[in-house]
Amino acid sequence: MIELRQVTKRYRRKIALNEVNITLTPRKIYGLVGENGSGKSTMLKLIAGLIYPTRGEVLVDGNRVDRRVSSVVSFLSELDEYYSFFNVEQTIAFYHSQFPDFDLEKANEMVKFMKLDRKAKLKELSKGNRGRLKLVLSLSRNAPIILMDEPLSGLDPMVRNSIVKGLISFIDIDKQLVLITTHEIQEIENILDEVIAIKDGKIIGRKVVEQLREQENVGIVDWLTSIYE
Ligand SMILES: Nc1ncnc2c1ncn2[C@@H]1O[C@H](COP(=O)(O)OP(=O)(O)OP(=O)(O)O)[C@@H](O)[C@H]1O
Repeated sequence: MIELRQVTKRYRRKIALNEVNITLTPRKIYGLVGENGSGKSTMLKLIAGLIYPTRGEVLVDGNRVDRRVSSVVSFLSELDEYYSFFNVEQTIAFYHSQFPDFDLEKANEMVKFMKLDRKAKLKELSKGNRGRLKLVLSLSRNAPIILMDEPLSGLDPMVRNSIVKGLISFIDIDKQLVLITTHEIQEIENILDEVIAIKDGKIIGRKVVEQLREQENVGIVDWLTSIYE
């Protein structure tokens, strides 16, 4: 479980998150949406223990987050943080050596699904293929919490749909909590349990996707449009 209690994050003068309170429970896929600069990445980095709150606290399974949280949180970052001289196979082997929960069999299966060349060096991969590799690396960990910052960025619109469908089969939804930030909300709408909207560092709405559809008969985009007006 993830809890943010009265969390404020300030970068010098800029308040990126402003007194955020939120609880996320396991066995769900959450989508976090908001305009550029609304605080999405900041929220993920706080949960991943890469940065710390200015005020308030971030708890994972009841414990205040610090660097050790990386043993339970798999984080797909927006940035390319890999060794460019490694090839795909070597990068996977490196991750396998770093994380005890890394499932090599799953990684190999995903490499095939993503049609990645195992021998291609990272510096030679296209942006889209680096995006695919990031998905392989983050989802191959059997970590209870998976954080994905813009996982579809760089991927060709033509293949996004089939990749999203594939993703769901690589998530262990009986065990994992997945939090995804995206600007392509329509493309992941079908796999989300809940959507959370953030604006200017504040959570401005949260909805169960099925409820939106069944009770209000609207899609996520309609709901977002109504609350952002
Ligand atoms: N290291 C930093 N130093 C100073 N300001 C920062 C830093 N990181 C983020 N910010 C600022 O904090 C605010 C929130 O940034 P954040 O990256 O969390 O937004 P975001 O919703 O993920 O944006 P995007 O959709 O563009 O990725 C922005 O105004 C951003 O400029």
